[in-house]
Amino acid sequence: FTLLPPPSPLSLPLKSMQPDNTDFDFSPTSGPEPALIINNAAGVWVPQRTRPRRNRKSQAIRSMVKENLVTPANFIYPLFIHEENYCQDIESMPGCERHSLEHMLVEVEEAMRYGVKTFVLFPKVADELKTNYGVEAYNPNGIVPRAVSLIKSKFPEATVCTDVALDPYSDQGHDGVVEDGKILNDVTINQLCKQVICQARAGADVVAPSDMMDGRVGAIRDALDSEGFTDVSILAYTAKYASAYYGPFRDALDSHPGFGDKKTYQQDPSNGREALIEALLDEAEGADMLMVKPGMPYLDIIRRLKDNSNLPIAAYHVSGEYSMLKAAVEKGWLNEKDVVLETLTCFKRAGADIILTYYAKQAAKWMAEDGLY
Ligand SMILES: NCc1[nH]cc(CCC(=O)O)c1CC(=O)O
Ligand SMILES: [Mg+2]
Repeated sequence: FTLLPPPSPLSLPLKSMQPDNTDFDFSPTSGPEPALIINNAAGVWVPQRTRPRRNRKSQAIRSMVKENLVTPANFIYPLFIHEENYCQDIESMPGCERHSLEHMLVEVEEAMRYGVKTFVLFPKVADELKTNYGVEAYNPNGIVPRAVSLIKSKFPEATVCTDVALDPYSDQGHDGVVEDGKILNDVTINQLCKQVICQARAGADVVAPSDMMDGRVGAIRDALDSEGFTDVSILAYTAKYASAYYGPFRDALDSHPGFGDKKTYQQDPSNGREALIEALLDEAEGADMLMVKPGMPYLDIIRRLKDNSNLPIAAYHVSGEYSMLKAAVEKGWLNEKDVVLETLTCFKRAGADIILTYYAKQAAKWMAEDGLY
């Protein structure tokens, strides 16, 4: 290369960048590029062939080279429902509420307008309906079957997912049937299969077992198939951790464990490889999609599942993660829109195809306003 004429004197901050030091290599690691400093008419020039900043120099180029783009089609929007005819704030989840069935339809319609087409329902069940066997979970006139058929009849193009687990219906506050302080695996599966058939009959498109009993995916697949529901999908909570981030959700459903914790069925947050065992099993048992939960602190698990399965991977951005962001936003410490859109994009980058988030409607609205997709 040819150098331009001699330098005009510039006041340079570093001694190593003074004109008499033009061949001084100040890079402690001596990378592949020469760190020769040339101070000429064009100013200071550090010769180097590769400048990653060129691919960031304009919005058009940044958009062109973007590796991951989240769209509202990736979202699943969770909705809390209850039997009351009013909506009720959830104190630990500002901006979320328990919807009346009537208002649930308004919320669905609004979200669909912004491109969110998939919903998952979580019922707050009255105490007097809660039992150890969670029999209300398969009451065909229960709140979930009614909610499912309401949504499907008003919005046939919406995808409705149902949560499969006994905890909203359990007087023990556990995801399974309790005996002598233990959560019974196979007895619980029997109950879950009844719950799933009830949800499928109401019109559920996707059932999402969140209970973490061993073998429930295969049993649920068989139960669905034997009843003719071969088209109902299973979104398995494959790697669901025993997490403190579920606190606000349990407030929302009034479903805190009545005793102990959920560590005998949900995974230990210390463990990563165990998630791969769970993934292999769920895949072999007929799961259509695999979910990791929680999301933000478990991005490594999302990536490991993505690299080890060809099924779509979902991330659950759980209640505690939502509430943390909300709290910081309310204090004025974080910019809500920026931090939320960044967070959701990071799920995609980590390997999530699907993102279950309480921010789904709001994020889709921001994306639409900004023409982000
Ligand atoms: N089957 C229970 C269930 N399904 C979804 C969540 C948590 C979701 C959230 O925190 O947003 C939980 C809580 C739990 O396992 O105790
Ligand atoms: Mg499992």
